[in-house]
Amino acid sequence: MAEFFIGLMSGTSLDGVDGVLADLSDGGIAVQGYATAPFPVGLRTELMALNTPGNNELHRAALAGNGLARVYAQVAQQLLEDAGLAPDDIAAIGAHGQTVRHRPGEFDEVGYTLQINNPSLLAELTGIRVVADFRSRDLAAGGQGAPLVPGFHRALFARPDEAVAVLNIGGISNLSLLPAGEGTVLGFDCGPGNALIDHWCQTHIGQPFDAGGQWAASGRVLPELLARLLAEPYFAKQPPKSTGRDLFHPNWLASHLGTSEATPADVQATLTELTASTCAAHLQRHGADSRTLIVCGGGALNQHLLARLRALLPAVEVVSSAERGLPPQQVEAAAFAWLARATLNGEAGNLASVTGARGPRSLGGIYPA
Ligand SMILES: Nc1ncnc2c1ncn2[C@@H]1O[C@H](COP(=O)(O)OP(=O)(O)OP(=O)(O)O)[C@@H](O)[C@H]1O
Ligand SMILES: CC(=O)N[C@H]1[C@@H]2OC[C@@H](O2)[C@@H](O)[C@@H]1O[C@H](C)C(=O)O
Repeated sequence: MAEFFIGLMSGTSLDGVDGVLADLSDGGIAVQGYATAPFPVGLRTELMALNTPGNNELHRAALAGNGLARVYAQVAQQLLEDAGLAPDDIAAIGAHGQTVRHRPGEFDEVGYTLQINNPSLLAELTGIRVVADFRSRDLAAGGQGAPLVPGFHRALFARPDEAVAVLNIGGISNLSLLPAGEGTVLGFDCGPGNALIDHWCQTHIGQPFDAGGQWAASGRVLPELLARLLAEPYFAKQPPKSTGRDLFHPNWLASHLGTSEATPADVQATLTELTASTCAAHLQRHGADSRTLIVCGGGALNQHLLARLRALLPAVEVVSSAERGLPPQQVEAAAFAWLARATLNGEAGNLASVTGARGPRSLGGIYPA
């Protein structure tokens, strides 16, 4: 019998909400529907603003959580409608929330990670049980709270006979290293994915992202700027590690730009090269036995970025996740459906080998329908 879950992801690129409906019966992963909704402009602006300290944040974060839950509910309802299902048919929604701060292990050794959300409102609006706040328990257990998708990547993409790497390029990029057979899975954030690329596009050509990477392809990589950006200590840090907009924000970029004669297109080419080269370097450093790199997240639609990855990794076959059964925009949302099921079953969602937590933990809170 089918066991339907909905996964809802709104990631660090802040482009909106991706949702999938998946049948996860018997440990399988069969995605049956996909829906997406952009954020209303005001909500997007507020979520972006909440990434940095500001006035009256508690009040604003609470209202943004309500706004986010409403968009989540719309996406969930769209999935139900498309599939001809009723709320009672769904075991649970896994709702990631919107990360606005991510400071694991800082300040008091536990630190915090904050995903704005209102899971109670989402349960009320949909009539479906909600699982939310997936990251905090891993932090409480000494972990990074991220990345959480490697377990799902293993369930979906691992091969018994060859090591496989999976690269998610969202606002931030993260890599999962899946050894052949039963070996230990590694995973970590590599650094910026699309966050700075999107920022530069919006600022200079008024577009939310660089479609296909065409603008970047028209520029020249600036070696000195690239070297300054690559000097960021995060890139050389040993895992476990995770990052976010807390570090890779527009001011970080501005502080490295200097006053050269660079054209905006050259900076765009350099930012794209930064994403490609940091991802490639992390693969070479930690997963050199992988001959296949499966790319997912919206960055998989950036053809120029994929071409740069292929050039930097000549011995690796770089493929979109679409070629391995799941379109790039659906992978993370499917992961949160899968993580919700793990929580309901009392199973661990984290991999301690990835996050550095003291052990496997069942993640999140359950909000009844
Ligand atoms: N056609 C395209 N060409 C180039 N880039 C694209 C295209 N479509 C989407 N993108 C990029 O993908 C981003 C969205 O990716 P995705 O939805 O995977 O991110 P996310 O879920 O917010 O991130 P994260 O993985 O950090 O949580 C957009 O902001 C844009 O930069
Ligand atoms: C704190 C947070 O929201 N982290 C996200 C972000 O977006 C990509 C990367 O940084 C990854 O670490 C994580 O998301 C994915 C879904 C994860 O947890 O695996």
